Amino acid sequence: MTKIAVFSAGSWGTAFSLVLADAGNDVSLWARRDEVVEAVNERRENTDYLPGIELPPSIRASTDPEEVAADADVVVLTVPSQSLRENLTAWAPILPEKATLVSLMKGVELGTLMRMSEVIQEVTDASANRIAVISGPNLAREIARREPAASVVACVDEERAKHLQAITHGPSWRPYTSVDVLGCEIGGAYKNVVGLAVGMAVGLGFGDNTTASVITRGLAETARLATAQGANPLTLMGLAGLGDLVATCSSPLSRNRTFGERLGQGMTTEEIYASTRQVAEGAKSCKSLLALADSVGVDAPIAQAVDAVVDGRMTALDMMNSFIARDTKPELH
Ligand SMILES: NC(=O)C1=CN([C@@H]2O[C@H](COP(=O)(O)OP(=O)(O)OC[C@H]3O[C@@H](n4cnc5c(N)ncnc54)[C@H](OP(=O)(O)O)[C@@H]3O)[C@@H](O)[C@H]2O)C=CC1
Ligand SMILES: O=C(CO)COP(=O)(O)O
Repeated sequence: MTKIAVFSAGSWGTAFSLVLADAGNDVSLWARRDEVVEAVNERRENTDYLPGIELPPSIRASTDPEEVAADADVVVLTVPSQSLRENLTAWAPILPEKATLVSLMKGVELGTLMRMSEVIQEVTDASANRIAVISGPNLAREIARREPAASVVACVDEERAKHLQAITHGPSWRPYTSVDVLGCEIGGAYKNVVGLAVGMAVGLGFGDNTTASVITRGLAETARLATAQGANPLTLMGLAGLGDLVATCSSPLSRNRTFGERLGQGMTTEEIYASTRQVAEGAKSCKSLLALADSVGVDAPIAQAVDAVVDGRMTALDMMNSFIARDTKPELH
């Protein structure tokens, strides 16, 4: 039995623990609050993040990172992306030396413009072939209900990706492998920004022509940024690109789309933050993605417009109109 440590017990950490348990692994789950540990261990339910979903005994929770990490073959990281560096700096000394480090996070660090795998590499000193990324159309609640879904396990070390694939493949979750870590991470981070834009369109009452236009232009924008940095264009056509973009932009379960919808209905960013504890990673990573695009000379009109609405510099309606009215290069359709 493979021992897997999951940091932390939010929506995706808990749902992915179920995937891991279903695939026959022994899972220890870190939560930062005692009440979450108590709910998981005693009531077998994460009432805060996945109410109504029964958790099997092979998932044990603790607030003690050392206890969670002890003897782990695989360490899965799923805290909000802007908090990864601070948390991982504290955890790095207690992580088993040979463990595979897996990022489930979809964001780019503010300031450094690093992808999550790059933050992991810098903080832990692990070599790139020990670090993997899992990304795809995986809305936590649907995964927890065991609705069939697929995803991508990416690692520059193909053998490690295949090993992870073998130990995570379960009855309702199918992982594919890739060596394109960069493409998967940019796909995962950028779809959150596009999800915000689509949410705004929905909040404004616009229909499917508008959302399809934003999704398609969003995919082009994502692919431009990823390939300019060396990603394989096919990655963006796959589960970690188009797949995740479609899931996020279509689903009321998406926190990014919901955040955008509220902006479209006229709420401010501050009002939305005050109304929920869950993260909308796109609102946090938009500036990093814009700076990344700028650094490689790539045009990012949707990210620019989303950033302006999130910051309150533009209304959602003006954003939609500016996106449509804007001159685009004819070859970029
Ligand atoms: N939910 C989903 O469907 C999917 C999410 N992801 C990605 O997974 C990552 C985590 O998202 P998700 O699980 O949904 O987020 P949630 O908001 O559901 O959970 C966040 C978790 O992180 C903890 N947390 C929050 N802030 C901090 C902090 N500063 N330091 C340490 N722990 C913290 C929370 O603890 P507490 O409860 O104590 O606040 C909670 O356990 C994101 O990058 C997201 O993009 C990827 C695929 C699917
Ligand atoms: O990444 C996700 C689905 O793959 C979850 O999207 P949200 O963070 O928008 O809820």
